[in-house]
Amino acid sequence: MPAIEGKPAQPVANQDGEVAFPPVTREHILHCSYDYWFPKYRTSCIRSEIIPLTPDFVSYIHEDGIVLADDPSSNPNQEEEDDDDWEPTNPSSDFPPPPRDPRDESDSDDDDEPSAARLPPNKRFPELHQKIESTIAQLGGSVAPKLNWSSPRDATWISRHPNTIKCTSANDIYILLKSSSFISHDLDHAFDDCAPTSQSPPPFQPVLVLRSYFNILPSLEFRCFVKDRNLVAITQRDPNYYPFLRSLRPHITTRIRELFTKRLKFTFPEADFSFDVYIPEASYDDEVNRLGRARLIDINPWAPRTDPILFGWDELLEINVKRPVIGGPLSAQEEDGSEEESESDDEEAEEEDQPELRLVEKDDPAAYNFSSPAFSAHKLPKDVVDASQAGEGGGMRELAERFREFETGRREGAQGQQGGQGGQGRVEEVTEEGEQGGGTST
Ligand SMILES: Nc1ncnc2c1ncn2[C@@H]1O[C@H](COP(=O)(O)OP(=O)(O)OP(=O)(O)O)[C@@H](O)[C@H]1O
Ligand SMILES: [Mg+2]
Repeated sequence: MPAIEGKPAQPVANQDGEVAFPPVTREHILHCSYDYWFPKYRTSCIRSEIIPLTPDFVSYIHEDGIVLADDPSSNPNQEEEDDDDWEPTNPSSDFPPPPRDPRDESDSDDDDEPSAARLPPNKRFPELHQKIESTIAQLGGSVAPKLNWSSPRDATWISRHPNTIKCTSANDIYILLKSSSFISHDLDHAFDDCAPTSQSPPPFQPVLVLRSYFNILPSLEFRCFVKDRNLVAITQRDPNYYPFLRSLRPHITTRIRELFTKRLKFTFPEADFSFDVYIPEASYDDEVNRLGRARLIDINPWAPRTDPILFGWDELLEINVKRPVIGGPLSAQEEDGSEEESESDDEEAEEEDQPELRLVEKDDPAAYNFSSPAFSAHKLPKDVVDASQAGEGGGMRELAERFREFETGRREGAQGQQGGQGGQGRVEEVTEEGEQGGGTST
């Protein structure tokens, strides 16, 4: 049994005597990439497919302007669109490119040149485009996309499905990915601030992750922190106050501990990390099993880039783990992706400290302010404002219109959420273990 690699060095005090982060390695970041861990834990996850991305797709994401596919499957609302008001430079595009800055001479001679950048995705990378379309269909017709680490949560204002990352076509995905700073970060800055490695650095393969979309209840999403292979802290992920969570406290901790001890504790190659879960409701009538099994949504680095939400990183770094597990066994089967449970898991869980579960309390200053959204969604991006003021571009007007609709929907949605659990996110909408585990595609 190989020793578990990747244990970050212990935190050290900085010059001011404060606890500082241990160095974050490239390997640690790669272990938190969806394509690394999903095959190991897929039966505890939302049904997902992983699609390796090609260099031309990555270039497409990086480019200014949004050229969309012009095949019928990607334009479900094409017949509803009215583009009489403007003449797009590329008839395949739903949106015009941003206005050209006359001071920028670098691309001034490109106007008449045929360019791959102007081809719609279905002609520029047809196989990948088709793969995305067919995977959406295979996953039930709507998906939640992300790259290796991040979802485009900061770009939902532009979506056809406002205030969500729901996508029902490849074009929906392209718009979200191209509009998201979080996605750009995955592609360009994932390894910033990593400690230099002496060996040749492991390669990075950008991937598109498509997860079967369901109406998730934000109140039942939690972020968990693991230190020295011990579950030390759990925080509510959505920063709203939900009164009903108080009575669910023991059930939440139990469900998360089950997932951790049976699946992650000894098999994840890092001793310190964070993971996100969704715990669907089981039954309102069942007092013992109020919640269903916890589903693994994501694994995040033990690093400043992971939001500790209701905790502070200084608190987490200073937690003293009574029974640290340094290193640990990885069985051959587990490395192969099979997921056997250890018979001693339950006993070990008994002996461990209880993780602290932190919920948003009534009148908590940390609670979400309904009048100020989490990201920059309350502001129109400067490009959109500039372009809409510069002329009568119908595409930009549409963006602004979408934004206004989003704003209205967000306010109404937020007010609705204050009432409690609502009727969404029921267990049947989540992957059933072993039945729809999904897999990777290459
Ligand atoms: N399959 C799904 N269906 C519907 N919504 C989903 C699905 N998967 C994730 N979400 C929603 O998207 C949110 C973000 O997903 P995820 O945690 O994977 O993104 P992230 O970019 O890694 O977030 P963070 O930066 O907080 O780590 C989740 O909190 C959840 O609300
Ligand atoms: Mg994450």
